[in-house]
Amino acid sequence: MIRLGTRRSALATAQSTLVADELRALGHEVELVLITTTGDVNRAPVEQIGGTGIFVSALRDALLADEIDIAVHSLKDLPTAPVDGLVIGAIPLREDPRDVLIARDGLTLGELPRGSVIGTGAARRVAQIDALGLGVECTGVRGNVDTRISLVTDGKVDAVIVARAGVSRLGRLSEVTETLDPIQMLPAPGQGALAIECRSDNTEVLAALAHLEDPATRAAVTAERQLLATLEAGCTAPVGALAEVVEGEDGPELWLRGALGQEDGVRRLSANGSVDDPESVGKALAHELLEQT
Ligand SMILES: NCc1[nH]cc(CCC(=O)O)c1CC(=O)O
Repeated sequence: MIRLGTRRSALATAQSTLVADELRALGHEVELVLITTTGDVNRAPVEQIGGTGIFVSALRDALLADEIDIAVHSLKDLPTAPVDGLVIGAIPLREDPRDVLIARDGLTLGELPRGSVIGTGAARRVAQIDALGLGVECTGVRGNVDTRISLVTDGKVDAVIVARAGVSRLGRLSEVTETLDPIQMLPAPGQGALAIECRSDNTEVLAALAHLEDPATRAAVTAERQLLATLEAGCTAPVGALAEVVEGEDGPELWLRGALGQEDGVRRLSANGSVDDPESVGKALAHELLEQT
């Protein structure tokens, strides 16, 4: 029996059920264990209650206390610092990593009238929207994906920007009015990917998780997260990153794009390197982004 710890939100349970079903298809018995995290209980802005990690520490505590065997996280919510005794046992093939706009009346970003209000408090999204000079305004919002979409249907804001993967896992893709091009809106490092965490000495679970691993996704998100770590930033920082494995002349190559919000605007750069050394690609791009200051 594999005990899978999950948060209660609709997105967390959808993601956990996806993973549970894949493990069951491999012949394992899986039980879902519901865990409440600080991020779920406290409705204050994420930045005020400690930022990085508020959604994951309770799951990690349950893993270390041997109350659960695996925890399914949205990789973008997982702090980059490793935890003693825990390891990311699998990173499955990721969903579409892009952000989407959900706007009233089917509007796209370019069609939003000047003065429109977009509900998003994420520094990364605000910096990239501001850089487009559209004359729209961003306002902070909290709550899960369903709550955010309701703000548009209730007329509280003209639009919201959310991760496409979350909308997809909740079965609400029909409400998307525009999928944002990463040329304008680079997603958060790790967006759209899941991380399945377990105890590092749990060889049985690690063997089971190995079947869910997608090496290209692991390489891409490792580069993205290394960029974030080298910039010494967390999930609330104005940092966008997106890596892809592409077929080059001499075999597969890793391409990483990065965006860093600064007072004078958003810096964007890209770098490439070996699929076998994603950390170096992430580090190099971080240093280049910082040198531009
Ligand atoms: N920050 C909350 C969060 N964590 C993961 C997702 C979506 C799913 C994913 O990116 O894997 C979301 C919602 C959002 O940012 O719109």
